Amino acid sequence: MTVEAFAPAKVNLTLHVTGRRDDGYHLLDSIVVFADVGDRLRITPTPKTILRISGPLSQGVPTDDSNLVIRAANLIGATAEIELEKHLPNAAGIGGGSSDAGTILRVLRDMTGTPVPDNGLSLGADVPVCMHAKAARMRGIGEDVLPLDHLPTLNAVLVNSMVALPTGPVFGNLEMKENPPMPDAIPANLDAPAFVDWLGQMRNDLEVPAITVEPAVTATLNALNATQDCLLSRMSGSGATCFGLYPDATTAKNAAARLQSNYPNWWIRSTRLS
Ligand SMILES: C[C@@](CO)(OP(=O)(O)O)[C@H](O)COP(=O)(O)OP(=O)(O)OC[C@H]1O[C@@H](n2ccc(N)nc2=O)[C@H](O)[C@@H]1O
Ligand SMILES: Nc1ncnc2c1ncn2[C@@H]1O[C@H](COP(=O)(O)OP(=O)(O)O)[C@@H](O)[C@H]1O
Repeated sequence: MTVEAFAPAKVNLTLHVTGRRDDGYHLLDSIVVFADVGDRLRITPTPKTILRISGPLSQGVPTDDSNLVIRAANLIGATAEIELEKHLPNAAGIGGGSSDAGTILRVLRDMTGTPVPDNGLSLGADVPVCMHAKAARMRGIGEDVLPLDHLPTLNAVLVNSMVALPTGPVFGNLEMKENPPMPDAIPANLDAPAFVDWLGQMRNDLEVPAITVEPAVTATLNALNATQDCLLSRMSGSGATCFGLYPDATTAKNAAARLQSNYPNWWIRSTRLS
């Protein structure tokens, strides 16, 4: 039996860093949503785990046991032949590897009935929310995932200038470790324009340190801000991917087309976030 699965891009609409644990990991308060662009996986149970990687963005993705897909199968103790088709840039703040791992954990859990230890946290702070793969408020270092069922769908453009930005150095450059969290209650049942207004009052605390490590983030945000009808632009996760929010699918598609013609070598996708 072969199962086909989709590993969506993860987008941090907000990312407040609220403290730092003794082990160096940072406490987060983040609204995480998922895109309709992502990697594709085909999983077939076999006696030995084999990984095959293809797709337009497979370059640079580890093919050995360090790949998060293999680590996810090992964590659950299952073996499978896994075909991974990479469509997401890696080390990009949109959880390409984490979403692959979260998807494998979900599929193998459902196939085998084996519970996932710590919801995959040992594979990465982003893996529990990526295993959930639906809108959520993420707190702790990533282990505390609270589903958010009443967010409006947002029309967005994702932009990555094709520079890989590893997560560790960005946290390392964050000067102020204790910043205010989001309000206790995330507004529910707002329409998209009102929710985008509210998001505008929130932050990504990693934007400044990411720009210190990789100035290309500023160019990406400037390019989004220059597009017609862009309501809000912000970086996702630790970067370098940024997103713009638009009033509807048409304005988002037009902005993506314009950006792609101005920046032919960048990774640019219009998408719906939910
Ligand atoms: C920042 C976020 C926000 O969603 O996204 P990305 O930019 O990676 O997509 C995540 O917390 C990243 O999750 P993930 O990429 O799984 O991180 P991990 O592999 O566990 O950690 C990589 C490094 O980031 C730092 N790190 C990560 C998470 C966290 N809560 N505090 C940290 O300080 C640590 O230096 C760690 O060594
Ligand atoms: N299946 C995978 N896809 C992409 N990257 C992977 C994968 N497995 C391991 N990695 C490694 O994980 C690192 C972080 O990848 P990713 O989750 O895409 O980025 P981010 O945490 O910035 O969102 C990359 O540098 C890459 O070497």
